[in-house]
Amino acid sequence: MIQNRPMVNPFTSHGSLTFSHTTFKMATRSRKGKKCTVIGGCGFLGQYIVERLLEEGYKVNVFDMAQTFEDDRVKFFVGDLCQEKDLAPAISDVQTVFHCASPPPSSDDRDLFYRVNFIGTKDIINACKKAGVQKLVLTSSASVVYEGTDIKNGTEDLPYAKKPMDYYTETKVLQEKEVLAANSSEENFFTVAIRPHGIFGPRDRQLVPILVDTARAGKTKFMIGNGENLVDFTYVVNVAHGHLLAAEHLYKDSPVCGKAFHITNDEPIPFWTFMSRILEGLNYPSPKMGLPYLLIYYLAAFLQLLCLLLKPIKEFKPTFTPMRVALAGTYHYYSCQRAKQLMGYKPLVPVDEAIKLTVKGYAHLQNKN
Ligand SMILES: NC(=O)C1=CN([C@@H]2O[C@H](COP(=O)(O)OP(=O)(O)OC[C@H]3O[C@@H](n4cnc5c(N)ncnc54)[C@H](OP(=O)(O)O)[C@@H]3O)[C@@H](O)[C@H]2O)C=CC1
Ligand SMILES: CC(C)CCC[C@@H](C)[C@H]1CC[C@H]2C3=C(CC[C@]12C)[C@@]1(C)CCC(=O)[C@@H](C)[C@@H]1CC3
Repeated sequence: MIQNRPMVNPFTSHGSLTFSHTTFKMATRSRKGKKCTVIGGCGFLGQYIVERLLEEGYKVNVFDMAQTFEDDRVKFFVGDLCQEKDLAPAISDVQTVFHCASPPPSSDDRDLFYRVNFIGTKDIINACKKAGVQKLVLTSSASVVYEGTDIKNGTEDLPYAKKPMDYYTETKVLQEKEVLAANSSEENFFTVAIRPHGIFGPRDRQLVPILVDTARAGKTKFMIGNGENLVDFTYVVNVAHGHLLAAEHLYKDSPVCGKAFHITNDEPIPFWTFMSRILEGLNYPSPKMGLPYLLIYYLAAFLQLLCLLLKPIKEFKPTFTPMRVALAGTYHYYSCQRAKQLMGYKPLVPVDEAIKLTVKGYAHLQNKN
């Protein structure tokens, strides 16, 4: 049954996607007839991964909580990844599993994150091994090393965050560790973790929708900090491309096995320049003046504490959480040199074009006033 989110056909809802796909030829081995499963394949990134896989000749199963699009070439399985009985049929007889399911980072449900991202990922690893799956590609996050302070051109060798800023990040760390540790030549089971940052593009369910909501509430009059901090925003097509390359490079004795890879647009951009381009593209005013970063950060931390205390009486969800304020006011961009070297990664769509495609994809959120 098809449920929930507006139903889209990824092949017609965003015609310009084909630009980069058809012009790019994957360099490596034959992939015809390969079978794979995308867990979370109905989500934002998941759908783009599915789209690329189909173009590259894979047979694709999608496993998700609900079916949100239709495609005759895809076999859909609906269920909860934490339930072995739900998952097992979706991964039987496949060579590769892509795991890009997660609760949304905006949730504050610690138990849900722990159950899905940590326990659920361990369940996926076990189920894959049991089913004879050979490759597991995890969508991790560059935020696994982020603690709210500047990161400039950070490499994958940075230590995991000792004090992750939210439950989402905390469980992404636990999840990534499990997946990388599960890589085993002896068991013929190869794993890799892709760490994207700030994924954007048409059909994204958080970045643009939250930004537009914030603008409509009149809360984007000021920027946080001086507006100079560079940040990675990564076009979703490039992220999907990185996932396929990783899968292609997972085989016995490959240097890709058991490693994490940043996948970015390799074009860091000031946070507020990026936000302003989206806002102006959608006809909303962009912020011109900056507020002191630390002041806003401590206000957000205080507000978060207040919300926690008031939770038994009434639930509030502040727009400016400490994590969002930190993301908006610090430098955090990452080197994707490792992905370039070991799997021939190169972003397919540059930031400038990606912003234009994204603005076009959100015509329905244009400010009409
Ligand atoms: N967006 C970003 O900027 C970044 C995202 N990532 C990672 O990329 C991945 C994809 O993110 P994105 O596409 O934005 O997220 P989405 O929320 O769009 O997609 C996630 C999908 O996973 C599904 N899902 C959640 N819980 C379960 C479950 N228990 N069983 C089965 N399916 C489940 C969701 O279903 P439902 O909607 O019904 O809950 C949804 O369809 C995530 O792992 C995220 O951590 C990493 C870096 C940056
Ligand atoms: C100041 C405005 C209210 C900001 C509105 C935009 C934000 C909602 C996004 C800006 C940076 C985004 C981001 C993520 C979510 C959406 C934003 C906060 C992530 C936390 C998503 C999950 C990840 O794994 C991280 C790497 C992302 C970092 C950037």
